Amino acid sequence: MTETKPAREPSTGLIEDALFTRIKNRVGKAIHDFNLISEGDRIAVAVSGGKDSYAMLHMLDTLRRRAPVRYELVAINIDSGYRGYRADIIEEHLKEHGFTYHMEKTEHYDIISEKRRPNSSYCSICARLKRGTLYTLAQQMGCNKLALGHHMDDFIETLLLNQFFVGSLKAMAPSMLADNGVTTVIRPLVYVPEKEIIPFSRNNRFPVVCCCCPVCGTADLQRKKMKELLETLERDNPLVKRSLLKALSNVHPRHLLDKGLTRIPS
Ligand SMILES: Nc1ncnc2c1ncn2[C@@H]1O[C@H](COP(=O)(O)OP(=O)(O)OP(=O)(O)O)[C@@H](O)[C@H]1O
Repeated sequence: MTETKPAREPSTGLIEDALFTRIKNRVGKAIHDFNLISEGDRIAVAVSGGKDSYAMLHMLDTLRRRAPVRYELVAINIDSGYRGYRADIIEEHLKEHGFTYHMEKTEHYDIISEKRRPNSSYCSICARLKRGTLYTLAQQMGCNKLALGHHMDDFIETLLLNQFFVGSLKAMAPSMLADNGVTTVIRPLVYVPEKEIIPFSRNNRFPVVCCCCPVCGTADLQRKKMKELLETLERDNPLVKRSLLKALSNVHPRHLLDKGLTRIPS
């Protein structure tokens, strides 16, 4: 018997199966719950060449084609200058799917090599430089919003990391005004778990490329620990991640110790 391949939707080029529908609904719900997109928005979509940002770009494009609200997308990519980074593969994919895009070659690697103090985190300086460039590019491309591909697991892991290692109760915002005061950063994958993005990316053959930084795959041991902890907890309680995400929208300031939030009885 010959195996039938799932059909790709001609307009989006995606396989529109049950997983596609589930992710589309989650992104749609996030857009609705947090008012992420408005009529006339021009959104810079930060595409790294990883599975998350490809998934985000394609989902925002799918919804754009069906939404009553008109908005535009501009994919933007930053090449930090790490040897072996295949920006050409990303560009080829963006071109093939007809996206408007901008590829930015930077000297971040040289800057990091020169400026980084011994023992300071490689990832944090790299991320800070990238974030600054993304804000600048979004503005230059005439975009009022910048979409980042953080997913549900990123939100939860960040919440735990901040509690365990920083001593603060915070995660990430699904929508917030950036420090430059003009760009609104949005995170449309907030409700999408990583375990759905992995097969979605694989099924659609997104051409995932390695970031090629010197610490790729070995850095962020604390985040890795959070992932392992969550996996262990999930074995006893499969809903643990849902509960942690829910907790972020169900805050009781009077039951916390922050004097700025609580009125202390005199
Ligand atoms: N080189 C880059 N060019 C453009 N956007 C980037 C780049 N690196 C990161 N981003 C944006 O920042 C988000 C978070 O970056 P991070 O390095 O944590 O990626 P990630 O969780 O591995 O996601 P992805 O699978 O999209 O790479 C990405 O999803 C993407 O939107």
